Amino acid sequence: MTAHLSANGLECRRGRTTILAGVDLDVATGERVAIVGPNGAGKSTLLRVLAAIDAPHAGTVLLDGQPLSSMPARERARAIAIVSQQEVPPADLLVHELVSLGRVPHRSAWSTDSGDHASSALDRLGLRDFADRPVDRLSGGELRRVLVARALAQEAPLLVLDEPTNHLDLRHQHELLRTVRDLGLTVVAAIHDLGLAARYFDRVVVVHDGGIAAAGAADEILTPDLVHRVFGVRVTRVTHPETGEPHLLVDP
Ligand SMILES: Nc1ncnc2c1ncn2[C@@H]1O[C@H](COP(=O)(O)OP(=O)(O)OP(=O)(O)O)[C@@H](O)[C@H]1O
Repeated sequence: MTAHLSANGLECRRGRTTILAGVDLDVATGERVAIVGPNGAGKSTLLRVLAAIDAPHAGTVLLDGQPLSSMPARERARAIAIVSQQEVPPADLLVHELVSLGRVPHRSAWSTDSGDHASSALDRLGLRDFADRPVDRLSGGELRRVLVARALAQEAPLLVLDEPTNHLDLRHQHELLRTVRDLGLTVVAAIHDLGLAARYFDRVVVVHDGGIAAAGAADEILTPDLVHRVFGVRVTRVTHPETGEPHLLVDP
């Protein structure tokens, strides 16, 4: 399954305010792109447009050459899975029921779902023991993983993740991003942690000042100058003694 995402000339507004303008973004099939930027820069706004939750005020988003705006809702739901930041699922749902909802776009009136996809998504996220728990009795990090499991159960070739590691402890942050990396899907994710963005994504896109300030391989674009300009923080680049990977240390 392919999922080549191509956005051209996007303008995104919230209320009367233009948040982003002139945004072009091309994500190849199987490529993972991290969207980084300061609070309020427009990362979620951009992701909502890329996932067809909101329409852009100008510009187009194409998935495999087809405009999202003209794609039937069911087809879109098979093609794009999103984990958004604010979702609060109905309290009386059990974890396995919520994850099974990822299968809805694949069901026809006469089909029954074996539950295999939901079950394996739960396993992938290490949630087997939570399957029968009501979703309102999960910690913030557990709920985040459940929502990612639902997105995996959806089996969409394009995964859009808004701060998937929010609330997750250190181990689960790495486990989740490793799991996502190993799926081989096209992924666009907003991430605050620049180290995670650098490690698990092919490319980093920096959103700032109403547009894209930089885009490219993390070790090429996440320079101390750019980090200072965009985040207002002075950093030094150091090299990991074993892997040779560059890391950013915040200056005193
Ligand atoms: N529903 C809304 N109505 C009006 N303005 C909004 C709305 N939602 C967000 N905004 C504004 O749009 C701008 C971009 O918000 P957005 O949530 O896209 O930023 P973000 O980069 O994802 O931020 P964060 O890192 O804090 O999650 C912010 O200035 C925010 O205050």
